[in-house]
Amino acid sequence: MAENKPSVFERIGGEEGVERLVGKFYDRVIADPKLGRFFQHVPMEHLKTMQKEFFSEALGGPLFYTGRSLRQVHAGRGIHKEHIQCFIEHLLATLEAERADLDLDDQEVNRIYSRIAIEADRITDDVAESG
Ligand code: HEM
Repeated sequence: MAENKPSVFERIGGEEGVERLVGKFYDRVIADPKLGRFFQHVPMEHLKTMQKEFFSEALGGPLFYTGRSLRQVHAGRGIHKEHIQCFIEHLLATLEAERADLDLDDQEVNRIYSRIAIEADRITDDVAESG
């Protein structure tokens, strides 16, 4: 019998586990003086639900992202590369802090990180002309 390792989504604790991870991530983002202001008038429950779907998809499902186009959502907010970099550093810090508890290996951390980081060009106003 082949060993059946539970999926990353399952090991993280399913939907609730992803929710916890996203919550911890946004606690860091909002506490950062460079980023907090972007989220001041945002309905955070909705954002966290959307991010839960987005992260779940990054983990290979079974939840999938049903939100708006990332380019549309972020356009015109004055988000620049420095903000993206900072946001992604918080993502890495969250994954590093939680990885032991969540039993994530290097490859799994990289997979989540890459899936989020690959969207960077769609989010910054700096490269709006590049498609
Ligand atoms: C590569 C990194 C990022 C990814 C993958 C990402 C992803 C998302 C997703 C999935 C949503 C929810 C969309 C929806 O409601 O349909 C969202 C909303 C939002 N994001 Fe990002 N984001 C990123 C970086 C950033 C950065 C750097 C900022 C600001 C500094 C930012 C600010 C916001 C704000 C303010 C909203 C809420 C929009 C609203 O509901 O009014 N995001 N993002």
